[in-house]
Amino acid sequence: MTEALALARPPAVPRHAAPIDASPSAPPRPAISFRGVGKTYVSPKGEVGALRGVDVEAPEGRIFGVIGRSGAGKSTLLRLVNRLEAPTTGQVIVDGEDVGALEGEGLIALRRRVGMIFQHFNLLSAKTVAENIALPLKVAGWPRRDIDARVAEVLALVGLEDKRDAYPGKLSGGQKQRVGIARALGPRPKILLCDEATSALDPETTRSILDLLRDINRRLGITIMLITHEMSVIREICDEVLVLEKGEVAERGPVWRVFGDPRHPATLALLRPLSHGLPEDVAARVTSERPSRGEALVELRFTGEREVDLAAAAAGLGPGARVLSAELDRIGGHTQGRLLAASPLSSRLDLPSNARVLGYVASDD
Ligand SMILES: Nc1ncnc2c1ncn2[C@@H]1O[C@H](COP(=O)(O)OP(=O)(O)OP(=O)(O)O)[C@@H](O)[C@H]1O
Repeated sequence: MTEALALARPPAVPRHAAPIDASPSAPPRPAISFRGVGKTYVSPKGEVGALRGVDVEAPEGRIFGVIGRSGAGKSTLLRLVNRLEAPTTGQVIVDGEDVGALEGEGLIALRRRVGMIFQHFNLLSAKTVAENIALPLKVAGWPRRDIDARVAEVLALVGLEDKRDAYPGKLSGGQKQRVGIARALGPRPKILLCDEATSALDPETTRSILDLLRDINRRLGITIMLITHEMSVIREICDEVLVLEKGEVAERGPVWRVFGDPRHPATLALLRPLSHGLPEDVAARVTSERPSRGEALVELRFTGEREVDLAAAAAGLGPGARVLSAELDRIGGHTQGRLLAASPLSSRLDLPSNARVLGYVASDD
């Protein structure tokens, strides 16, 4: 079956995917393992410690997202996987092989198994779409007939059959990225690295490229590792997320858990733009000291429940509790979010285990 057909019709047995819904007791094997990885750049200005003791794994067949502030080390981590950079310390194991030790033929073989797409597409403007896609196959020594067949297959896969002979200059940003994806998929990689792949695209095109990436991941079983500064990209398609901060692992885990219950200040800072605050009049009266009259400001967090009954949750905060704001989202079938409420200090606070008192709201009279 061609991959184009595979996309149109899910195969009965995944081709080389770990089961997506594997039980927690049987996690998929890692496609990529970073073991005590450190990376120090030496520049004329001195040494820069870009990564420090990173121990993390990207599970096979999943979409693994990396976020972090500017300079956190995201690009460096990604570029270690296909050996565009070599680690200074530690090991990077890709598909069971220590890539730090590879040279010559071994390195070429690695880069065939690890495709990459870029923010600015990196297409050759003097070559047609088909020639751009064919290039890595030519370099790899594929026979002409096989190249033609494969180019047709991957063009169908990304929905660009009619752009075969177009030049990149005539394509939209989204179409260029589709060509970039087709070119990366040509040599049948097991891993796809995405370097800010949607950062140059408008929101609608971003969505269609993310849909395509998810399709490729789900139906072909290709492991995807992506770096982005867009939190919404992580939320949209990633299964697992790693938060990097100053070259170190701040936090990692399933997206629904890390976004639903962020623990590290770096994660909280990155998520802040996605969250809503208190109503202004209440915010103006919040205090950390318990006032003689007023309310307790209570936060209830939901981190992965299947169903949430907001009315019952608010009622559980005691008589007179009022809901100030509620944000709920469902990611991968898990509900995550929070409810902020104010409970009168006069009533006895008997809080459930997912609640905590953030502060107090002084009475306004
Ligand atoms: N080739 C290089 N030579 C010297 N320093 C470098 C080099 N590449 C990256 N760095 C430094 O390493 C650190 C991590 O950079 P990196 O590009 O991996 O971070 P990033 O999280 O991808 O940042 P951004 O989101 O801004 O792209 C930064 O301090 C950066 O200036």
